[in-house]
Amino acid sequence: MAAVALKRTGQKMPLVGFGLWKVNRATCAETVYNALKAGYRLLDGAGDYGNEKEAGEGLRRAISDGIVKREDVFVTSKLWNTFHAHDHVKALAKKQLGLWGIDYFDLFLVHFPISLEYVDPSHRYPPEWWGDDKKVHLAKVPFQETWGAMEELVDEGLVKNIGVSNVQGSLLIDILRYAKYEPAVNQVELHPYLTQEPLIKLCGTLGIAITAYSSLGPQSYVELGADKGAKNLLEHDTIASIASKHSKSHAQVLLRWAVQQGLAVIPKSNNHDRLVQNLQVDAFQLSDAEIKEMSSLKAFSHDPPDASRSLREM
Ligand SMILES: NC(=O)C1=CN([C@@H]2O[C@H](COP(=O)(O)OP(=O)(O)OC[C@H]3O[C@@H](n4cnc5c(N)ncnc54)[C@H](OP(=O)(O)O)[C@@H]3O)[C@@H](O)[C@H]2O)C=CC1
Repeated sequence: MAAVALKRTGQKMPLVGFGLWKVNRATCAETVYNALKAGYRLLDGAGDYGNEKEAGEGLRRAISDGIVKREDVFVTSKLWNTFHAHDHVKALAKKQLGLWGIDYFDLFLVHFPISLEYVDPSHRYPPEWWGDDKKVHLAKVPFQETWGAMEELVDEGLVKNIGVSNVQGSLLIDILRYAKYEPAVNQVELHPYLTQEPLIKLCGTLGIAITAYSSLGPQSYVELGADKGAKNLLEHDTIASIASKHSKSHAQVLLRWAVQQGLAVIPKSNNHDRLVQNLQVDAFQLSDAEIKEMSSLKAFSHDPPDASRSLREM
C-alpha cells in the first residue's frame, strides 16, 4: 500500500486509512476487525470519538488472530480541546492508550488549535474524561505549553510521531519557532470543494504530511451554496462522469484525487462493502486534466476551519 515517510522518524504512514468518527460504538470492534482483515493498516481515532475502547478491542482481536502484528498497524489518536494544559496531555495520552490496550500511538495529534481548559482546580482531572463543556471555563493554554507536553510524550516512548489538526499556516510557522520536534502531520478538511492549495504548498515546503478528512465531501454542503447549485460532492456530475470513464465509484474517484496528490485519506464507513471499496484506490490513475477539473469545483468552497469557527461548532 502506498505510504508517506514522516519527517524525523521516517516512519511510513499509509495513504489510505480507516476513520473512526461516527463508527457505531456497538459494532466498532467488529468493524475495526473487519477493516484490518480487509487490508487497512491505519486507524484514525480520537478521544472525542468515544469509541477508542471498542476500536482497541477490534485491533487486539486481529492481533491475537494473527491477521496483523501491532507494528503493522499505524494507530493515530488525538488530544481533545479540554486537555491542552501540560499536566493533562500526558494523563490523557495514557488514558487513551489504556482504552486501546496498546502501549504507544504511532501518531498523536492536537485535535484543534484551541483550548477549553478547566480552570477550577477541583477539576484537575475532569469527571468525564472527554470533558463536560458546561463545566468548562475558557482558559487559553499557550500552544507552546501544549506542544512541549506533546514532545515529552515522544521522549517517554508513549507516541512515535506528533502532529496537529485543523491548523492553518500562521500557527504552523509559529510552532516551528519553538519546536524541538516539528509536527509530522497536519490533518485537515480537504476535498474538491475545499482544496487547501496554499496549505498543501506550505506543508510540502516544510515536509509536513497532510491527511485529508471528509474526502467524500463536507457534511454541510448545503451551507456551501446549495442555493447556487452546489451539490453533495458524491452526487456531483463532474465526479459521476470521471467515475464512469474509469469504471470506479464516485467515492473511489474522490479518494484517488487526494491520494494522487500525495495526501493521505481516512474514509469512514459503517458499511462493509463501502469500507472495502474505499481501500481500492491504487489500481487506477486520474489524468492531470481530471485532477484539475475536480479541483476547479472549489468554486463553492468555504473558508478553512479556524479556531473561531471550530469554537462556534462545539
Ligand atoms: N481531525 C478532525 O477534526 C476530523 C477528522 N475526521 C476523521 O476523518 C474521517 C473521515 O471523515 P468523515 O467526515 O467521517 O467523512 P468521510 O468523507 O469519510 O465519509 C462521509 C460519509 O460517506 C459515507 N461513505 C463512506 N464510504 C462511501 C462510499 N464508498 N460511497 C458512498 N458513501 C460512502 C459514510 O457513510 P456510511 O458509514 O453509511 O458508509 C460516511 O458517513 C473520520 O472518521 C475521522 O477519523 C473527520 C472529521 C474531523
